Amino acid sequence: MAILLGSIADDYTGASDLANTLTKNGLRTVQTVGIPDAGLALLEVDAVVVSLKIRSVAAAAAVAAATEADRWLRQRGANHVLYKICSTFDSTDEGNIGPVTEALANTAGSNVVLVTPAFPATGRTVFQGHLFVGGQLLNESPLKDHPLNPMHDANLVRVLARQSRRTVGLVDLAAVSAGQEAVRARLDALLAQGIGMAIADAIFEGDLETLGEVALKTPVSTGASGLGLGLARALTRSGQVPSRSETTADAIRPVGGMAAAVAGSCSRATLRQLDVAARSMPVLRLDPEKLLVGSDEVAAAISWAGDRISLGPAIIAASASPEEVCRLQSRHGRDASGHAIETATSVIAAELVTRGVRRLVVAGGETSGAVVDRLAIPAFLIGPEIAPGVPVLRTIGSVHGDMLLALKSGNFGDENFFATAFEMMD
Ligand SMILES: Nc1ncnc2c1ncn2[C@@H]1O[C@H](COP(=O)(O)OP(=O)(O)OP(=O)(O)O)[C@@H](O)[C@H]1O
Ligand SMILES: O=C(O)[C@@H](O)C(=O)CO
Repeated sequence: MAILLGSIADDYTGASDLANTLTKNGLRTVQTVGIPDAGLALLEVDAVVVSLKIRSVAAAAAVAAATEADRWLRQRGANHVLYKICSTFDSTDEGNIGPVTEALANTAGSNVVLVTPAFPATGRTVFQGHLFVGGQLLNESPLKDHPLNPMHDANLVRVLARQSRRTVGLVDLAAVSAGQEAVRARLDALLAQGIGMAIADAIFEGDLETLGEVALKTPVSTGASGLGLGLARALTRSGQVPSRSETTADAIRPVGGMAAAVAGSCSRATLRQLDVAARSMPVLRLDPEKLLVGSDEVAAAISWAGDRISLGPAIIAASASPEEVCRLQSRHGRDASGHAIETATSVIAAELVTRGVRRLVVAGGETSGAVVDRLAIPAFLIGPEIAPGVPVLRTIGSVHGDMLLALKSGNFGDENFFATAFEMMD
């Protein structure tokens, strides 16, 4: 059966966020980790989200991986491919949102590509091309302190232009709220001015429904889960999606085993969630400095967990405050610190799985990528939502047997996230 909607996600938490949105809006969806091997038995689905770990790699590597995934999706029938980026537009002046979007657009022969990170369910809105996180402009939000890509400019037309060859324009809220024809007219006008990508304003889900209708008739778009919602609803309205009786609850039959979490996200939301979790379950704070200089800290963490996970869920976290992250990065460099900590958290997670953990929560996109890759999980089925943008995932084709995972985007979830996640995965 042909895929109705293809998507390439630039990180694994973002992929599960999008897969969750598509599922909730009527598309049977599978999340694959990279391009799956030909031998992997995938279910009959309407949408496939290919998870890549390309948000913070060199632009050329991101373009190559995304182009290959795009080819795979289109060969399986996808006429539209959504490049799923972060709702906080995580990127740098080198990329990778601009370079990947341009490469996908050039391959598909696309004119002006619609780009919007708006995701109202998590408070991300775009007005006059400026991104708001809740009530704050992006550059005044906690994203200004992100360990890998601190965001210092809320004007996305400017941000995207700095990392792109195509000229960037704006589809403003006046056009979006006037409906599909007004958006198309605006895109035609931009094309006539030689513009090749357009940031689209969107505040409410209705705006994203309009943008989804317009985007679906083009070969490629770039956005967060909000645009996914618009595309899914447009597809459902078009009558192409077969009706099915199964529900997301079918994806989370109990798997047994023990439960644990690892956290590498340093977002304000994750730091608060860890503080709250520490009141009701064991939480180990790793010493990042020790992680960078040797492996003793990893062994100590595994032994700490060994004594506790048979009694109930436990959490191991590298997460630290912006000041501590800054200190570590100034001593060891940004990339070296990030990679070493990702490696350490993934080794710890894999060891916990070897010891019988089958329900695993991971906080942070890069961290989730490192953990899922080390566990060599090929794909996920999407279960019920723990918090907006975070579903329970059930592994498909894993060598560890059936497992339930939750890959939490750094900024997502309320303060009780960990307790809620473990309860839903029980
Ligand atoms: N104490 C620390 N000091 C410096 N860097 C850290 C520390 N703890 C974790 N890191 C690194 O910070 C980065 C956090 O990125 P990650 O994508 O996992 O979380 P996030 O950005 O909050 O999540 P998302 O991308 O889903 O929003 C990782 O590279 C991780 O290894
Ligand atoms: O869009 C978001 O904010 C998330 O899905 C994400 O990509 C964080 O890594």
